Amino acid sequence: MTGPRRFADAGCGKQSRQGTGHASTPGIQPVPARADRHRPAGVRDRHAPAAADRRRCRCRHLECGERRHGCQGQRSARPSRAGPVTGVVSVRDLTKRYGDFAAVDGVSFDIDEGQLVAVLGPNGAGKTTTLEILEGFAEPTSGQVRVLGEDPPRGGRAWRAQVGLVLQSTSLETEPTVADLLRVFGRLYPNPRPVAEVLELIDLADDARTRVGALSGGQQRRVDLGLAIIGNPDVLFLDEPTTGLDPEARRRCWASVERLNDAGTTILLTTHYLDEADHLADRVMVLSAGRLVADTTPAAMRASGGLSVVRFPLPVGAPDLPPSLAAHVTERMLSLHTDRIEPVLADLLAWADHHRLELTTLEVGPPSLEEAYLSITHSEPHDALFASHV
Ligand SMILES: Nc1ncnc2c1ncn2[C@@H]1O[C@H](COP(=O)(O)OP(=O)(O)OP(=O)(O)O)[C@@H](O)[C@H]1O
Repeated sequence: MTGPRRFADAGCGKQSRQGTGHASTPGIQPVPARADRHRPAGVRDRHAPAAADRRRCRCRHLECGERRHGCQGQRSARPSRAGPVTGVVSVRDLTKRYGDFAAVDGVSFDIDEGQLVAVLGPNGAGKTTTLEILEGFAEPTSGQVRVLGEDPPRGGRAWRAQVGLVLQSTSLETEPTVADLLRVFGRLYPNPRPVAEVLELIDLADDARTRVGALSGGQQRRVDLGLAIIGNPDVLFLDEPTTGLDPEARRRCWASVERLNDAGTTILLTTHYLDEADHLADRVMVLSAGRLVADTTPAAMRASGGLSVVRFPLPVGAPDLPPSLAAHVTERMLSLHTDRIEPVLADLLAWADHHRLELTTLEVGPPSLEEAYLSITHSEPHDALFASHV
């Protein structure tokens, strides 16, 4: 890994875009119902009763003892917050300029407790800049930002302990074992999670005694996550947490993120992986050229514009399609988006009937999240994609 070395200062002040930061805890409110998700086969159903029950446990291990909700009983007292918190994150008309250039341009949104929000957007869209402002590492040019009710640059040590960060790039200490590194960082927080619990959450219990430097890149990324959550934060900001990881490592990282969200942690992550947003998030926000151009659920984003997608791999030796369809064939794959599915299917069925072919491999459905994303980022803001979340 490249970038500055991670240093053990939980209450540390500002750091660079490639520095580090982690955090700790308080009480949690009811978690909003999850939006529907599209989940690949074999992936854990997060709507399963056990997880839902666990999320309903409001005490987060104080003294309720409702073990059926997954509560382990008394564990840690939380520092009290100053005043009521209306949203974990509240952003109003945020603008960040570098000279004449607006890296973030009039962005507004709120994030409620327990949500898992993915921020998408092309390179240079303003994702990291927005995150840096939320983390208190950069000042807005104008607009208002509150995280857990605080103005981030002015958030004190207690506030910083409630906000966990995984930055885009960090460099870990390589000599200590995983457990020792977590233990050292845990001492910096008022209410740390037990190291064993963190090791379970990041799926590294079997490597507790392994030197950090001997871990794979994917495992080290999970150590990053472990350091971000050892302080038991309420809110977690993850900047491209799985970039560069192989599919298996990404899945393990996702599972850790899901476990944390199931335990009540509010999570905002940036990613370039559409499947990551689709798999993990209740809600997706799309930034493009500094502007928020969509704020919705993955399902609503896929369904945006009412488009349908038709995909049909042409069998070897298949006769020519009618011209209306042939124009949409690339490398023997008929693939087209349409808001009028009936005439397309009529043409295709007539063609298949005429040539006595079967359409067993025909797929018709909504566009993938990636297709919807590309259509959004190549066009003007979609008003229809703003009101539909939560
Ligand atoms: N310190 C800075 N000075 C000048 N311009 C900056 C600075 N930091 C960021 N920018 C510019 O602001 C824009 C947004 O950058 P940002 O890093 O937020 O984008 P991003 O969406 O996170 O991109 P990526 O996906 O590549 O990480 C970019 O054009 C970038 O060059």
